[in-house]
Amino acid sequence: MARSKTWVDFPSKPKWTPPPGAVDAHVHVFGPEAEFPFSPLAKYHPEDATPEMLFALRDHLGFSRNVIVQASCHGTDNAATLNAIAKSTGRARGVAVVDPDIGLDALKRLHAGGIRGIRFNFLKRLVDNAPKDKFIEVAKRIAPLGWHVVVYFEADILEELIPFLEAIPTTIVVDHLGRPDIAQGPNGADIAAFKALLDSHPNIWTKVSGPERLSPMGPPFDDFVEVVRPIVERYPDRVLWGTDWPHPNMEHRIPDDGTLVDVLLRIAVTEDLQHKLLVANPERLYWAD
Ligand SMILES: O=C(O)c1cc(C(=O)O)oc(=O)c1
Repeated sequence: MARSKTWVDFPSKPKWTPPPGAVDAHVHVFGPEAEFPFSPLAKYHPEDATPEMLFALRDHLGFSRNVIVQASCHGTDNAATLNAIAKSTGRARGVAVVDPDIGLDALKRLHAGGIRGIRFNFLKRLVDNAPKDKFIEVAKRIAPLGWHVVVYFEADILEELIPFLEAIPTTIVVDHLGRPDIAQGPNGADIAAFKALLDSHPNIWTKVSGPERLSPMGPPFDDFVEVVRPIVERYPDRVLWGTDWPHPNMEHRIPDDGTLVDVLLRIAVTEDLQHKLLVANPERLYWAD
């Protein structure tokens, strides 16, 4: 498989400066492959996106901290993610992908390495299977650690996932808004179903990320802003935000990360909302201890 490069080398400087302590709460690292090989089951083969590159981007964009989410191309071996957290001098925490049979000792080692949650991925183009029963078992095992669950799914399976989500005893964070069809607009069926989920489940949060993936219009993402600003205002204490650098699989519409930061100002329009989204909310999940 040819190696793919899915990020721009010199993103623009955002026009806006995030508040002190701001967390880019959804990023990944890839490799470096020579040290941390990709999973044999990986569905894509990226170029190296190293911790040093991530930290340079963090500083360039004006963020203080990162949450590094284990990318599917590294399978359940979290060594590359842990390496990046270790190199961050306390400025990164992480979300792991684990073999659901993982034991308590291994979970405690991940905790010591800065992991505070586990991710369940339901995208068929990224993973071969997603065993719900096993996921529920391991979700119950991480609950006493104070961790949460991150779930990545697309809008077409939201309805069928509800019993599964209800069996998870922790906070749940839905990646990229559960990938609604943004073209339906702010009152479309997909986003209405998603709001109904959040309204009836106070433990469910979402990342208001991914304009580059979800917006048919493209930059400056007016369609995304119209749908997502009401979400930030309705659930101000249950939203996180991230660039999603290095943008796995975005080979055609690779975003400028500076432009993504400027979208923030338009979805979180007061200082209070910005502080919750970028500082207070991620602190509660990732820097509580
Ligand atoms: O939509 C994607 O392709 C994607 C992939 C991954 C991953 O491979 O982990 O993570 C994301 O947040 C998004």
